[in-house]
Amino acid sequence: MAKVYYENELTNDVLKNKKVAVVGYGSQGHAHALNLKDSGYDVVVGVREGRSFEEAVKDGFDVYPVREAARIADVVMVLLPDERQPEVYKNEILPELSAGNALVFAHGFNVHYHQVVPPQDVDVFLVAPKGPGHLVRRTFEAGEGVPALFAVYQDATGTARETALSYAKGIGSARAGVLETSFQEETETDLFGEQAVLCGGLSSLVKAGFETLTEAGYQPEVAYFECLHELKLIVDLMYEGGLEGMRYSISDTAQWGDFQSGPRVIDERVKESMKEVLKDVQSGEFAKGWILENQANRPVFHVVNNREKNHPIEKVGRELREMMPFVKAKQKKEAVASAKN
Ligand SMILES: NC(=O)C1=CN([C@@H]2O[C@H](COP(=O)(O)OP(=O)(O)OC[C@H]3O[C@@H](n4cnc5c(N)ncnc54)[C@H](OP(=O)(O)O)[C@@H]3O)[C@@H](O)[C@H]2O)C=CC1
Ligand SMILES: CC[C@](O)(C(C)=O)C(=O)O
Ligand SMILES: [Mg+2]
Ligand SMILES: [Mg+2]
Repeated sequence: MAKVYYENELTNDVLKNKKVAVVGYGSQGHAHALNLKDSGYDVVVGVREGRSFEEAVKDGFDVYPVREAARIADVVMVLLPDERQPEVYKNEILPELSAGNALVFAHGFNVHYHQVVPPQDVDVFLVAPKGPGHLVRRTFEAGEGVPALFAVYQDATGTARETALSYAKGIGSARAGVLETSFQEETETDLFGEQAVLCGGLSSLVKAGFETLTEAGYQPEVAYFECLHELKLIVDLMYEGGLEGMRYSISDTAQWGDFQSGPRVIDERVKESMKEVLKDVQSGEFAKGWILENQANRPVFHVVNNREKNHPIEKVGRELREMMPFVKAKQKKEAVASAKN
């Protein structure tokens, strides 16, 4: 059984004696910066001029260009989009790193695939929340937390582990559980999870269900509520009580259908496809493709993104959510920190 760290045993708040620069103020950046500040840590934000810069100023931070933030901080947390990190690191962070500083990531992609090669005299670790940044903030404010993984890649000072754990505590993750891993394990499991299950697998499952119903002549509104809206309510039950907790609340008819038809839909072929996805992640093939896609200014990404935004499930969903102020309110509040595409 893996060792899981919780708040009550993490009494060594070494990070409180250091200055942390959170670089990037997007989904993860705003959550880390605000949570660390609320936990009593000394935080500045480093970001380019624009929307994020203004947002961080509005939230009360001292905000600097990335290079300046890296210069004045002891600990630099890199929360830029993965594909932008190598260039910003090379031009604005690396020149300002001093011996004994810490270079930190929330995902191991660039270090693991050798797009960022840190100098030997700095600590390098990751603290990777297992959840979207907006939820890292939302749960923190509610007195809860999102679990996180931490991993030490390089321990130049001999204190990298304590600093990582103190960081994880500061963002609220030790309320939920913090687990040690390696850069390789974090990178490969995170990429696999988001592609096969959490984002790719789920959105394809939802669309396939919606399309099956609407193509059979059922109303799109009914299909939306059945295949997308209710998913959150079902997943909330899994989050609270596992599969058993979900099955406790559903009808026995649904549970029988779950046992009978679940494995017909997600069958051995799906698992074979998942193994292929994992193989591409492990071999670096996926990373290579994503790096090349960015070097070419994302031709495929933009076409697919546009097509996805116009899928009928999105059209009907936008209309139905307009009528649910409790759903819209949350979206609006968090949209300010969402600088994505
Ligand atoms: N999204 C998530 O929930 C999770 C993300 N991660 C990891 O966290 C890291 C950050 O991802 P995420 O939060 O999604 O990133 P976002 O895309 O949400 O945020 C990007 C931030 O970086 C800024 N930025 C972009 N380019 C530059 C630049 N050239 N110079 C300075 N600032 C720049 C943006 O500012 P501007 O407004 O000016 O564009 C914005 O503030 C990644 O490593 C990711 O894998 C890990 C776990 C979950
Ligand atoms: C599931 C997607 C994620 O890995 C995350 C929110 O944890 C990401 O990269 O955004
Ligand atoms: Mg993830
Ligand atoms: Mg990820």
